[in-house]
Amino acid sequence: MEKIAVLGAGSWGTALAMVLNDNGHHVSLWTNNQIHADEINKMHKNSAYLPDVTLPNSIIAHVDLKQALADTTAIVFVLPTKAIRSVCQQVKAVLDHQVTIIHGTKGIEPDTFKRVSEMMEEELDSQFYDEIVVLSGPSHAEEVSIKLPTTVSASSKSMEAAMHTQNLFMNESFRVYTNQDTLGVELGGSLKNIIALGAGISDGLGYGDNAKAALVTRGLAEIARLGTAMGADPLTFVGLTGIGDLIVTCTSIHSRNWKAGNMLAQGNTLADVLAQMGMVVEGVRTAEAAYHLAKEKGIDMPITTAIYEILFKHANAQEAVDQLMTRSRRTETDEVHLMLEQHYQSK
Ligand SMILES: NC(=O)C1=CN([C@@H]2O[C@H](COP(=O)(O)OP(=O)(O)OC[C@H]3O[C@@H](n4cnc5c(N)ncnc54)[C@H](O)[C@@H]3O)[C@@H](O)[C@H]2O)C=CC1
Ligand SMILES: O=C(CO)COP(=O)(O)O
Repeated sequence: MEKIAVLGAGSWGTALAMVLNDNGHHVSLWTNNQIHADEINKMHKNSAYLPDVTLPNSIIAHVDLKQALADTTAIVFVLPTKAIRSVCQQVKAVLDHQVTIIHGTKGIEPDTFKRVSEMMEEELDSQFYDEIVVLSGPSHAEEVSIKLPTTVSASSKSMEAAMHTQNLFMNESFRVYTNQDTLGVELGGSLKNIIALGAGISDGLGYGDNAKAALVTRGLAEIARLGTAMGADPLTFVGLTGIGDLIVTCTSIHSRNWKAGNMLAQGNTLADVLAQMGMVVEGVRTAEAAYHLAKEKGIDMPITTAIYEILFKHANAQEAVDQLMTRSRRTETDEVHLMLEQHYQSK
């Protein structure tokens, strides 16, 4: 059995810590808040982020990062995207041995358009790890923490690191595939949050299931369009970390992004929604990143553009839907053929 540090004691970090603990590993769960650590260690509860579960006594919360990282074989970063750089800098200051580096964060940095693994590579000391592993897929913490069946992918350029991650996490209710397209996996996991905000808005406006199915399908088309243009494998977007995660985030009652969209459609301001959520809504910052990234690359992303304008330009949601519905006529699959051709010609 191994010693693993999970950095970030929010809902997802806590659920992943529980999976590792179930598999017999020694888990240290790092938080930067002493009251939060005390609640986990003394009450075995995480009331702010995962209120309905009781944590096993064997999961130990730490506020001292050096202590949390001592003797570990793997470190799992499960923080909001905006905290990744600062926590990596703190890790760099104290990490002194080889580990597998894994992250479960889903976002893109607005100013730089960097994916989470790229930010981590910039901030961490490369002598202490091989290639970063991305753990992603349709996996709400609320379900994983009560052992409902869940499937994810462990994606890394290093098959060895991906398989180490698969071995650490895999059990009868948490199935882990390996994958080597980290670019496609990270883009799919991040960009689906924007579409989920749209699904929440659509439901909040009283549009039906037809509209939501259209959002999921055309949302996937634009995610794949951008992703393929950036060099990802188009097939990744029809896998767990693409369509799989898109479906769950657009339809689950647990989704923070869906909930935020729903509250926006009911007339709440973005600032009010974010204040009320109390948990990270990654789609907001990622919408800003994707909007500017798509512009820079000349990629058409009409749904992402509409969400960006609703979030940041006070666009009216109903008018945004009207605009999407009255765009110029298109064929549905020509661009898919083109995308596949370009991808396989470049191989
Ligand atoms: N909640 C879920 O079901 C899933 C979430 N994710 C992704 O995991 C990431 C984390 O999400 P959640 O756990 O839901 O977020 P959360 O909002 O529940 O928790 C975030 C945690 O990070 C901590 N944190 C924030 N800034 C920090 C800093 N600078 N230093 C130390 N700790 C800091 C917060 O105190 C909190 O404990 C996000 O990128 C999300 O998209 C991925 C899959 C499932
Ligand atoms: O990524 C997730 C599920 O796979 C979590 O999505 P939310 O942040 O919208 O809850």
